Amino acid sequence: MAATVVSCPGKVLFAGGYLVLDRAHKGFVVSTPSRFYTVVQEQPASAQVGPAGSAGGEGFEVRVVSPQFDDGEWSYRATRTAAEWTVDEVAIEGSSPNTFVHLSVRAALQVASALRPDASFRSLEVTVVGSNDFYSQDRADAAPIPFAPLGCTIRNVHKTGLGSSAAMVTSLTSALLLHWTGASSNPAAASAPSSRLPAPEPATLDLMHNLAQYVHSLAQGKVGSGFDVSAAVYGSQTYQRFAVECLGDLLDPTQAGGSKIAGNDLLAALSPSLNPAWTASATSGSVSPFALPPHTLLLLADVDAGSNTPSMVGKVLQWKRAQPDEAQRVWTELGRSNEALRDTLVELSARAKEDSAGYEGAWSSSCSLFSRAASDIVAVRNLIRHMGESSGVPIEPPEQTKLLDECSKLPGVVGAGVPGAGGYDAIWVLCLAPPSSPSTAAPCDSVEALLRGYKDMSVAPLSRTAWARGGTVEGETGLLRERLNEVNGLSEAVERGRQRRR
Ligand SMILES: Nc1ncnc2c1ncn2[C@@H]1O[C@H](COP(=O)(O)OP(=O)(O)OP(=O)(O)O)[C@@H](O)[C@H]1O
Ligand SMILES: C[C@@](O)(CCOP(=O)(O)O)CC(=O)O
Repeated sequence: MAATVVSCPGKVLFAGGYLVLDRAHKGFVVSTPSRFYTVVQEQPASAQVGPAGSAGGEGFEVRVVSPQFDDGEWSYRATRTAAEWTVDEVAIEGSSPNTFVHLSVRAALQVASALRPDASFRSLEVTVVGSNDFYSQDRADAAPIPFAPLGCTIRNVHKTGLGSSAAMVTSLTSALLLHWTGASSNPAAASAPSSRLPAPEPATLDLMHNLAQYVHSLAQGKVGSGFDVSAAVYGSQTYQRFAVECLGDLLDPTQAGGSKIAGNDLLAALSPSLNPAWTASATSGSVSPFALPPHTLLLLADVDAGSNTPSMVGKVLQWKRAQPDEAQRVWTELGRSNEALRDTLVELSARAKEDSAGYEGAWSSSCSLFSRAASDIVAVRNLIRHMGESSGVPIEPPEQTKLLDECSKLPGVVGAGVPGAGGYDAIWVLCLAPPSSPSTAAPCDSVEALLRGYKDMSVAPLSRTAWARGGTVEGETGLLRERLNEVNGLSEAVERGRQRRR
């Protein structure tokens, strides 16, 4: 049987950090060209596990390998007794439990089996890999191989903030669901000429979204806004938080991490067609487009210091409870500023569509809409700093302000900011990206040079492959079904994982 391969993009919360936790506000999310891949293959016939024996049920193995990490290997034994699956971890020397992977396998199996009770399940080998940009690479290595081994354990890796756990959970649960429910063997899809397979039906995509939100919330032990999972499924978007009530009591501690939930009940809660709460909350319906305008680039850079997002969120919410009137005023104003920035970007995209020659002619000079975008960004930043000072949280701390101001001064830079929760994690810089002209340096070149030479903080631009490019499909796309051999370096990564298996 052919491999089932699903990829999901990483994310940048361009604007709307904190506010997006409240359904009254929106988050403006850009998906990155850097993607996370899951490859599901059946183990060879000789390795298939027979009936589970004593319990009289049936069983099979799911082996998951993450070949970028020294400890990236897990084995699960799935056993069905009286129509219900249990998925137990089988210890592997040198590996530590991975809740994100374990819960993904269990929930995807429960949902797939509830959808296809007659399906027969065979032992699988699964490979999960993220584009190099999800993790800080050895900066001396100019061009690492795709999905390069990081030479460390998962716990010790330095992540870059692109949302590795959300992209991994979404691609893993979705690939398993597709594999087990048979959608991957659609003969029409297999003969499609494109380098990618047709995307899943919208209803399947919505189920994948709900499943991944559930698993990610359970694995994190908290409910973030879920914008990262939504970006992994639907790509760049204006995000409104999914209503957590849709999950009913699935996250309730009495459910023992989901292990007490029957497969049919899980499907009934997660299926948009069976659970009317999702329609009321409008999962994909609440995902309206958000796009960077053509000929712009969102340059991303990793700041080495790092911040603790959950504790920053806790403190901001504490301030909101302690000073509700002041906080409400700031959030309303910041919400309006975020929307004004989004509206300006939408207008720029519309201008480019209506009159592309005019847009290209005007944008490089002093197009007033770009000046408006620049002042919108400044307005957002002023309010973010105000929120940070009022709540005692360094959302845009002075060191970052200095760096962002220096970037913003460079010619061809529209503006710069801190993504997501802010702090000392990362920055984005929105640059004009002229159609290539060999005689003039692109604005992103001078930003890169500034960042590389910056002495006050350790800051490193992510590789250009991670930057989102306005006006391109790759800058907006969500979950995709891939062909194994069409993704550069993917079969080699699968092979590296296979060779490591004991
Ligand atoms: N390549 C991978 N293979 C297996 N598990 C992974 C991989 N990447 C991430 N994970 C899982 O995700 C967890 C990290 O989740 P966490 O929520 O701390 O990061 P994150 O917020 O997604 O990070 P970032 O946004 O910086 O990428 C890891 O502990 C691991 O369980
Ligand atoms: C602060 C918050 O709004 C954004 C966090 O974003 P990031 O993980 O810093 O990219 C929290 C959330 O939305 O889950």
